Amino acid sequence: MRCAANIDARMVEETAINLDPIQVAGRLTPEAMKAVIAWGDGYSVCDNCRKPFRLDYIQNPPLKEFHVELAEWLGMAQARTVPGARRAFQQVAGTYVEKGDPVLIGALAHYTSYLSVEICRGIVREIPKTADNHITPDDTANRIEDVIREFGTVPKLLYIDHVDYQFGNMHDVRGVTKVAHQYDVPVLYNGVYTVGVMQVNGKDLGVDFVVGSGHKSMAAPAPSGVLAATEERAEEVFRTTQMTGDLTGRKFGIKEVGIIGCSLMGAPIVGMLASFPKVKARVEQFDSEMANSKIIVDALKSIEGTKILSEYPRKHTLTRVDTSGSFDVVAQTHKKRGFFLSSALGKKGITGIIPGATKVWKFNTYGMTKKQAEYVAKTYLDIAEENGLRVA
Ligand SMILES: Cc1ncc(COP(=O)(O)O)c(C=O)c1O
Repeated sequence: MRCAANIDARMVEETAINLDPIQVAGRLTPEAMKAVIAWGDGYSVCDNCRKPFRLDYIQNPPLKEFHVELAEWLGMAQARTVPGARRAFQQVAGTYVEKGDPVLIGALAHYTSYLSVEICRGIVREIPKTADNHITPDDTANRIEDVIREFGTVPKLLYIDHVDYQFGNMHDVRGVTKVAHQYDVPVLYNGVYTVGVMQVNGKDLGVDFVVGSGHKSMAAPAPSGVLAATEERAEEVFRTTQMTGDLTGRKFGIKEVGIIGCSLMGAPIVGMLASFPKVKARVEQFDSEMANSKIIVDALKSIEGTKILSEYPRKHTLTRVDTSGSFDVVAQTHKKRGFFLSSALGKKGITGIIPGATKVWKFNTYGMTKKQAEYVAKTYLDIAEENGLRVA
């Protein structure tokens, strides 16, 4: 009964306009919803596994074809699906990092990047962010030199986020990669906020690995993600088992070691597969996403005391804003305190902003129509004016 009630509450949420920074690009397409229902039983995908007994060879549903298309779409030689971007980090780190090895990570990275190094007992060194919150090729070169001085070796791996989760800023991946490659350091491109949202071509960027998150940005169920690699790196990161049972002599075919055999089974893989045609189409429309984002960002910017903390003009739909000089001033004297903003938005059918957040918060406009963007922008302006804030 409780579960049924929760499902009803979820349906109500789904009819609202959602601004949640991490949810918007992971919402399922109707095709994915149908696929999840049809293929959701435990082993229903695996039921069709035939020789050589690996998930990415299954032909019904067409997973084999999907993996080939996925690699091509990302401009890489090979691709696999994984249960979340973090598992891709783990697979790559597990291939290259041993105890005590240094790894460079951009200082705006998500905690899962750090933990994927920790699990291998590697040591993280950070590339600092600039005053305007960017990771640059110059700082990368300096930190590689620092690592060489400290460890007597180059970093075993470098992680760079194309768009970081804190500011939604875009970083110079090509420049950072060029520097890393001068030192023969392999580069992992974190595309958690880009793969499935905007065009990504790993070959053009020059990176060794492309990682994406299905539940964050590919309209797929959790946990899901992708890991793609160049031909040279694919041989290393997707290596197959050489194990033999010492008593039984058992062997395990072409199962891949890094993901412990098969990767993404059941509902997550069929959901990702079913959304893929729409995801491929939607990345071509990123300009219109940015136009919608601008409508809302500019409205917020026009409220006196509000600062856009992300780079401006915006290059991504995830934006960080500081309203301590505007909405938070209202919150100080309002009877609902900080909750007045989420409550006022909620009454207008807008959800996804953390209740109580009136100082520094993030929002993501991805997937809205222009009409919805205009409505959200107007709602913010109305709330500002109703509460005595000046609008330019
Ligand atoms: C920048 C970034 N990288 C990686 C991750 C982890 O992604 P996943 O949940 O697919 O493992 C996240 C999740 O929030 C993220 O924001």
